[in-house]
Amino acid sequence: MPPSSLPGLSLLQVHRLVKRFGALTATDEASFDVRAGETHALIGPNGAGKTTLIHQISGMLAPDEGGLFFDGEDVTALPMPRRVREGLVRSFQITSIYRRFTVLDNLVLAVLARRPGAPSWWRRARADAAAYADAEAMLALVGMSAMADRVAGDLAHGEQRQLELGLALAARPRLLLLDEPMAGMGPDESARMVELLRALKAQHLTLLLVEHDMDAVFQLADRVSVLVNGRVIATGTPDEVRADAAVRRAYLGDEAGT
Ligand SMILES: Nc1ncnc2c1ncn2[C@@H]1O[C@H](COP(=O)(O)OP(=O)(O)OP(=O)(O)O)[C@@H](O)[C@H]1O
Repeated sequence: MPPSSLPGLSLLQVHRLVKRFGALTATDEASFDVRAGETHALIGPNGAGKTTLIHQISGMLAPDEGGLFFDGEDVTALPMPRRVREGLVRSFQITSIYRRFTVLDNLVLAVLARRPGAPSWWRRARADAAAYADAEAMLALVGMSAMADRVAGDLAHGEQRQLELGLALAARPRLLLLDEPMAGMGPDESARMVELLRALKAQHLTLLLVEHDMDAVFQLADRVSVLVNGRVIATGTPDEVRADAAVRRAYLGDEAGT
């Protein structure tokens, strides 16, 4: 059963998820919830189990124990494509981009992919004016309208991450999982991504974000969960988490400030 202390508030409830790799317990009864409309950050030291947890939420990995509830439905056993159809979408890293296609054509394909009976044939896709209109809207949302005709493989790293975000948005997520969206970015690219995520947040898209960049986390997150050794040791607002003695001891250390 999902935790009963959060009625009506949670879009996603992660309930005591356990994932073992041989003798190693990567997530150890990890529990937290993501509320509708919030930006929730999952932080923790290297090897804490963040990626393993995100994989279980997206459906890439099956938990050994525990449950996952999305909008009140038990989705623990649902395969990834079904979760995507329900609106539980993970933004994949650059590997999901067709590098030889233009930015716009990548988005058109993503828009078509979410439709039942979508044509897979490229020329049909080209002809689909509605798909193009949708794709152009996504492009504007991720600030890439001026790059529509660029070949995706020629984009800079940060621009590819922007495109990747657009591809995930084309699936019309109700909750978007982002695994290290700032990874490999310089300060300018990171700042741009923070602005983009802020714009999505302003549109009340629910975000669950794994990120090492603490500045970004504390700028963006409404609430933060801290994972240490596979367990969520604290969930709260950035201020609450910063002030939490166990968090300071286990993870943030000097970064928590005074
Ligand atoms: N497929 C796997 N097989 C065996 N062990 C794994 C596997 N995936 C992860 N692990 C181990 O599980 C633990 C948690 O790893 P995970 O990648 O989830 O942590 P993380 O918090 O995302 O780390 P980082 O911040 O470094 O990315 C680590 O000890 C890791 O070595």
